[in-house]
Amino acid sequence: MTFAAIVVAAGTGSRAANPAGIAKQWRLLGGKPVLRWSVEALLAAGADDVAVVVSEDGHEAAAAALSGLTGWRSVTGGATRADSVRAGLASLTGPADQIVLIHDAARPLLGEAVIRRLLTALDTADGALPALPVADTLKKTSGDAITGTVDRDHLWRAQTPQAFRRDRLEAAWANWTSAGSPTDDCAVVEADGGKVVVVEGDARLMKLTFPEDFAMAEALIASETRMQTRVGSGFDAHRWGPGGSVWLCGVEIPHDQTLIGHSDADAGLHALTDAILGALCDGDIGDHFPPTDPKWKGASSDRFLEYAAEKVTARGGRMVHVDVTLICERPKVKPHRQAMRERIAAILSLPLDAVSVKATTTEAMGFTGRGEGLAAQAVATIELPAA
Ligand SMILES: Nc1ccn([C@@H]2O[C@H](COP(=O)(O)OP(=O)(O)OP(=O)(O)O)[C@@H](O)[C@H]2O)c(=O)n1
Ligand SMILES: C[C@](O)(CO)[C@H](O)COP(=O)(O)O
Repeated sequence: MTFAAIVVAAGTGSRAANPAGIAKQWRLLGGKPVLRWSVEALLAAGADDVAVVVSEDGHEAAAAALSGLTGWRSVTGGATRADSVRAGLASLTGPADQIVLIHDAARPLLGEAVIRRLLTALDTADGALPALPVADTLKKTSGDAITGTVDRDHLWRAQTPQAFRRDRLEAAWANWTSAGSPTDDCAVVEADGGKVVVVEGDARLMKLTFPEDFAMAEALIASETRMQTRVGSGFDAHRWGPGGSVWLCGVEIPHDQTLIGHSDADAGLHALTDAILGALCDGDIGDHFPPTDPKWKGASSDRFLEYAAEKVTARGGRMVHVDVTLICERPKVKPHRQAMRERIAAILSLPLDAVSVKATTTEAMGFTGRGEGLAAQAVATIELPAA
């Protein structure tokens, strides 16, 4: 059965405020923008028209979040959730009695079973919503004093999507006289005397409202995603030349020579970047940052490492552990080891005890022993969703 869908994503996400100031619908969850989760689910379940309602300046962000998907379009929303829903509703062009599912972008973990239950419920009802029973005892208060206990029988926690035939919902909106804005869509049909029913909801359909909700949703996804552990290795070497300091593992160390290279020649971070790319089976540092490209001349190697780590996140994975070995006679690495570990931990958002930096000499043998150059090797362990 086909249906249209309205996904409201025009909010500012003020309660979920995050340090980067990105509204919650654009943030990554399990490596994918929050909005994309439910749009993909609706399209996979048979939606033939998905109106994604965004703020005036949100159209580009929607296009980026939904790149590669077809069957959706963006619509400008309004000041309240209800205004945004109405903008989406007004944009629908299917038959008057088409089925429409209205969904919060902020509820990314939408499963097909809920959609099927809603579509079935519409055979005998004017509206349907997924809901979960209330599990906690409910108290009324005045200040911090309890003034009563609410009977929780027959109380439900309403989720989305909420399903209607379009003409029935439009008729209900035409009769809506209340001054306030309804907090959900079924309320409008209820107020119009329509028969609205609950179907079994889904705990995974939690709404991302507060900052801590993201960690819960990530944990839910992780618990359901079979992960595979991958290990990648990397190696790099640079020649010594005239200079007064050297960059190693993201730390500038005073030295009587420097390493020669197109970028800052930080062999430690280059080996580590290659180790991560190796774990991803995604080529090597030269493929992503060609030494022939003037853009990378003198570049800080922090940028290369950040890029590799972002690739892990973008594939729904996570960094687990890294181990770098620097091979040189001089400079002495030990006095700088802690600063190096801290710098790498900061770049990769890893705890310090998941970052190792070691050093060795080659006992005066070979090119490192003769002081011609410095070499570095690294191992990176990551987790990626299993195919
Ligand atoms: N003017 C608005 C307000 C909200 N929404 C959408 O309605 C859904 C549920 O609202 P809520 O969780 O309250 O989102 P925000 O309004 O963004 O959050 P907050 O209230 O914390 O600012 C979200 O997907 C949100 O983007 C919308 O489309 N238009
Ligand atoms: C529509 C809704 O998600 C149903 O629970 C909820 O009412 C939205 O409320 P909000 O205050 O806009 O987050």
